Amino acid sequence: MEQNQPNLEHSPFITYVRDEWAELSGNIKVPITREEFEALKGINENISLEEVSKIYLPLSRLLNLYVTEKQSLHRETNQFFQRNHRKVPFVIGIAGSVAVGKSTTARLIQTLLSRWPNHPKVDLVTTDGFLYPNQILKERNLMNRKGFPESYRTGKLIQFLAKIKAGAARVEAPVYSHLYYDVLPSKKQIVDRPDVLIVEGINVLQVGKSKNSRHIPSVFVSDFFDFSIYVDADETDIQRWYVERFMILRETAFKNPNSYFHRYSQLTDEQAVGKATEIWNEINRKNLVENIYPTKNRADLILQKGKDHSVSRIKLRRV
Ligand SMILES: Nc1ncnc2c1ncn2[C@@H]1O[C@H](COP(=O)(O)OP(=O)(O)OP(=O)(O)O)[C@@H](O)[C@H]1O
Ligand SMILES: CC(C)(CO)[C@@H](O)C(=O)NCCC(=O)O
Repeated sequence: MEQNQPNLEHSPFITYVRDEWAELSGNIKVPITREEFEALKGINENISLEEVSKIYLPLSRLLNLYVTEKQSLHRETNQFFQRNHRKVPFVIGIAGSVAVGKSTTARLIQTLLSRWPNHPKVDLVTTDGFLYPNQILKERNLMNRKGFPESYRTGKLIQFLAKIKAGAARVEAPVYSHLYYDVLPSKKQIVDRPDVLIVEGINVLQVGKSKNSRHIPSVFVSDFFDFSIYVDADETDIQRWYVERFMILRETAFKNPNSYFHRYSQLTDEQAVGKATEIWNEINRKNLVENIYPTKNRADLILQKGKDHSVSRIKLRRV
């Protein structure tokens, strides 16, 4: 899927294959014990110790370099201007398709990054909370466009990030529930001056105008990022992961009578695969092709996953 990508003779990225990247973990000062790894398994039971040590530890070490560098720049700028501004959070954006593994990647990075003494407080926000509530999506006939640019309150997300980057305390983010398939009106997540904030969502690298707006925005979500990551995989693999996750949810979350998708828990295996494939093709695949994949080359780092979620290749923007 390489449409919409310019054919650059000189790539802005350096590519590392898995084993080259894994060697970068050589002098990491924060080793991980078996017990700590077992705790990480709470994030995703399919993750292996090998994957953590070969891919995510070097990645968190690299991110630690960027955060440390930014903190030092902040200190020196304060000295230069003879002021004493409080440091602002280092913001990392994580983009990619629905079901590619953004949440899992984000939570792994959150856990690993919080182990460094100079940035122990790492918060994570997903952009799902910035979707319009279902009531508004229904009024605008957008229920089949959930996840498309016009389904997000992008202005609200930008305001949220502007507050974070201004060093504000106790900034509120709206919260989305996958169980209710809607934004929770009475629930808020408080982000209180973390050292690092991870912002995960399919839309975080988008820059176009949404379909219902006549104006090209002057500020983009990614303007607030200090570093961004795109999680990539072959479309056929992502579709399979989407369907597999749907089948697991059918046996678990969908069984809950409060679940928006409770009716799907009654489907036969064959019907469930058909329904998941239909939602994938009609909504999430379309969104991937039209709005998400074209943002890939805007990231600072691209994680390319293979069939079993293991990362086969990493592309890092040259600095
Ligand atoms: N590194 C990994 N190793 C093994 N399985 C994984 C990994 N990352 C994700 N998965 C599996 O892939 C599926 C999708 O992962 P996840 O929920 O993290 O995706 P997502 O991109 O956050 O999705 P969404 O945008 O729909 O919230 C899940 O079933 C998850 O268990
Ligand atoms: C909330 C989003 C848009 C992104 O996480 C996604 O999970 C979603 O609900 N997509 C709409 C189609 C579907 O139900 O999969």
